[in-house]
Amino acid sequence: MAETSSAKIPVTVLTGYLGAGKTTLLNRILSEPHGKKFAVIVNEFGEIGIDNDLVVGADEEVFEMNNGCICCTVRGDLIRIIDGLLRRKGQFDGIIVETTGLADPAPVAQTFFVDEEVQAKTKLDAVVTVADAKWLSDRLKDAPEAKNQVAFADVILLNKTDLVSAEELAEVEARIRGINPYAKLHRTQKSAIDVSKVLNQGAFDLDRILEIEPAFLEEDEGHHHHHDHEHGPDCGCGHDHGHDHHHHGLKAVHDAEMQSFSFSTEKPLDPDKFFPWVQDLVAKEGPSILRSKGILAFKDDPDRFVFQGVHMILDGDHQRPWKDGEKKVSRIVFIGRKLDAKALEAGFLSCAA
Ligand SMILES: Nc1nc2c(ncn2[C@@H]2O[C@H](COP(=O)(O)OP(=O)(O)OP(=O)(O)O)[C@@H](O)[C@H]2O)c(=O)[nH]1
Repeated sequence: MAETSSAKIPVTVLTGYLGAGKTTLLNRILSEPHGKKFAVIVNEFGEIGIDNDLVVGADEEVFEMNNGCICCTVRGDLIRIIDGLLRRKGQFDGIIVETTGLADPAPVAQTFFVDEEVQAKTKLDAVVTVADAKWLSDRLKDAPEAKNQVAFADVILLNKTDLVSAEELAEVEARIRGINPYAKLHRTQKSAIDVSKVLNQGAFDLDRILEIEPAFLEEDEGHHHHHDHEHGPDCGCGHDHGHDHHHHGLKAVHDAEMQSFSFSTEKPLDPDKFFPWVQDLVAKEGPSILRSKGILAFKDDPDRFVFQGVHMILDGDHQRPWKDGEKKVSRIVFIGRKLDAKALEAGFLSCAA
């Protein structure tokens, strides 16, 4: 191998369950005056690109993979994007990959070991997992990905400490330590952390990963083995994609099926209809709606409104003015289990001004 490891471009994989605070962390990293340039790759569950629109920094190029999970087919996508980036070497100092909250980080991390070209030119610096202090304990019970995200982490941000009591925080930290005693753990709010604790960690430890997942380096298109759940027939991510990656409602093979529905409308929305509707919706359906988010165009509002929900906790803010010529489309996505797509769509569309 011609290249020394110092010439390799460091790759940071940001993972963490739905709504834990990954994008918040990514935006912090990108906003920091570090003078570095990053290539950002985001991967979404669901078909309307919202995540890439929530990433700050006009300077950064954001590459989007929205074919569901990073696994068998999408890993090809990741390799293709990275190959493209490598041809323009020198233009950036690092690569940051933000995975969907439903991704098992193993296939993502594998990419940096199994593909020769990628392996020669990049090094996986660290898997950084954002853990939601409020919801992680619940997800450890019903979502194998959440556990794998913790197990694979080199650095863990135990985030949203403002939403739990000191006892709850200690409890969830103990659960994390039970799964992964090795990672550096930082307690955070709004993913606030010194960037030096996240980037250039030189932390990814292949030996430790091989202990957790002995088949890690086997180049088998993602048929790696989990300890704790049955994996899907086609890939290791646990999601049953069927044959169409663009359809609504990707399914999970474990416990209950995970779905994603997104809707959009060009009609301006009435905030006085939208907020009561969405508040009532998550109050009633919060347990099954794991994640909601949207970019909304309100009537007579020059700014884009970003709306965010994690279960029944809602958040929202104006993002930036709609640009000249930018189509004012409102987009919203719901990720969860046992969702009533028709009712969601009808409800959303009824918020038109
Ligand atoms: N109360 C509280 N809310 C937070 C904190 N960190 C992030 N949030 C909010 O949680 C929501 C989700 O944050 P994101 O950064 O979008 O989470 P994510 O992990 O990127 O979400 P997905 O990509 O959809 O999986 C947003 O409304 C954030 O403002 C925190 O420390 N405390």
